[in-house]
Amino acid sequence: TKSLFDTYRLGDIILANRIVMAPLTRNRAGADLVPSPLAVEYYRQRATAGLIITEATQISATAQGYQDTPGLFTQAQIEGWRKITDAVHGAGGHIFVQLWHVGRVSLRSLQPDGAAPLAPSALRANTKTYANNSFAEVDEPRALTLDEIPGIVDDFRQASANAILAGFDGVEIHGANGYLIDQFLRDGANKRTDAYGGSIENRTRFLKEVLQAVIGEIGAARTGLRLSPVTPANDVTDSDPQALFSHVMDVVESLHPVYVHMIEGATGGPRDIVPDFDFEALRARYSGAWMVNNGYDKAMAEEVVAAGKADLVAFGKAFISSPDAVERLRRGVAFNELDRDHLYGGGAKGYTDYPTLENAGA
Ligand SMILES: C=C(C(=O)O)c1ccccc1
Repeated sequence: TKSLFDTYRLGDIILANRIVMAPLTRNRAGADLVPSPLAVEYYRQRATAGLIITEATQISATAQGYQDTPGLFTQAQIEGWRKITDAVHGAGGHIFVQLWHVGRVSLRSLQPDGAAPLAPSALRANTKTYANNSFAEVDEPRALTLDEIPGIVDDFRQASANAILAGFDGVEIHGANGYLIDQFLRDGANKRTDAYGGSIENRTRFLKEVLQAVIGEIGAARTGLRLSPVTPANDVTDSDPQALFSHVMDVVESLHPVYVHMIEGATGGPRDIVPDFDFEALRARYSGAWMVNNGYDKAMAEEVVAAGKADLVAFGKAFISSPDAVERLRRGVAFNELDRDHLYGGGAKGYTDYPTLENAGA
C-alpha cells in the first residue's frame, strides 16, 4: 500500500516523499521585501520535505498586507530567493513559491502612497493584520475597477516567470484564506455587478484568468493551487460553498494545474467547522495530485495516503518546530515544542534554532 515515505512524481519532478512543508508566514523579510539571509538556512534545514511551499510571497507592492513578508516582483527579490532555491536544491529538496495578493487584508500604511487596499468590493473585513510591530484592524478597501483587473492577473503571470528565474520548481497560487482570489470567489466579499460578480461562474472568473495566465507562462506541471472552501479566515463567507467549489474544481480540472492543496475545515482550526461539507466530492472532479492540510498527525496522514484519499499531506506547525519533521514522522517520535512567542517577526530565535534529533544525539 501507499506510504508517506514513497517517492512521488509531481509533474516533471520526483519528490523524495509525500510529505509537504506547508506555506508559513514568518514576517522576517529584510529591506525592500527581499527574503532574509536567515531564510536560506531556515529552508535548507527543512529540505528533506518531499516538497517545500514557501511562505506567502507578494506579486506586487499592492499585494502586501503584513509587515516584512517577502516579494517576488523586483530583481533584488529574485536574487534573494535564488540563494534559497540553490540551498534547497543543494540539499536534495524541491521548492515551490506561494504567490499571493492579500486584497482587502491590508492597511493604508502598507500600500503605495497610503492608498486604500484593493478588493473586489469596498467591504472592510472584520480581521486584523500585523504591521508596525502590532496587530491592527484592516482598513476599508476600494473596489477594483474593471480595467484594473487584467493588470493584477498579469502581476501573477510576471511573478510566476520571476519564480522560474529564481530557481523555483513551481508556484502555488494562493486562492485560500480570504485573500484576493478567495474574496472574488465568495459572495460574502464580492458584491460586484459586472462580469466578475454575481453568479458562481462570474465569481470564479478571476481565479480562472490567473490560472490561465500562470499556466500559460510556466506550464501546468509547475503550477499548484491552494483553496480553503469552508474556512472563515479573514472574514470570508459564502452562501453555498459546495456549489461554488464544485464549479471551481470543474474549472481547475479544465486547466489542470499539477496539484490542488486543500485546507480541510477552518485554517489551523476545527476540521469539522462545516460538518456536512464534502471534500471527497471535490476531489472526484479533478484528476491531478490532491494535497491535504489541516491538523494531520502521522496516523491520519498514513491513513488517507494508504486509502488513496490523498496523494500528499502538508504539515505546518511540525515544520516550524522540527527541521527534520520527515525523520520524526518516519520514526514516530514527537516534534519539538512550538515556540509560540517567536512565530512572527524577529530573527533566528524560534526560526533557525530548533534542534534536529541528530543535534540532540537521538
Ligand atoms: C499567509 C497566511 C495565510 O494563508 O493564512 C498567513 C498570514 C499571516 C499569518 C498567518 C498566516
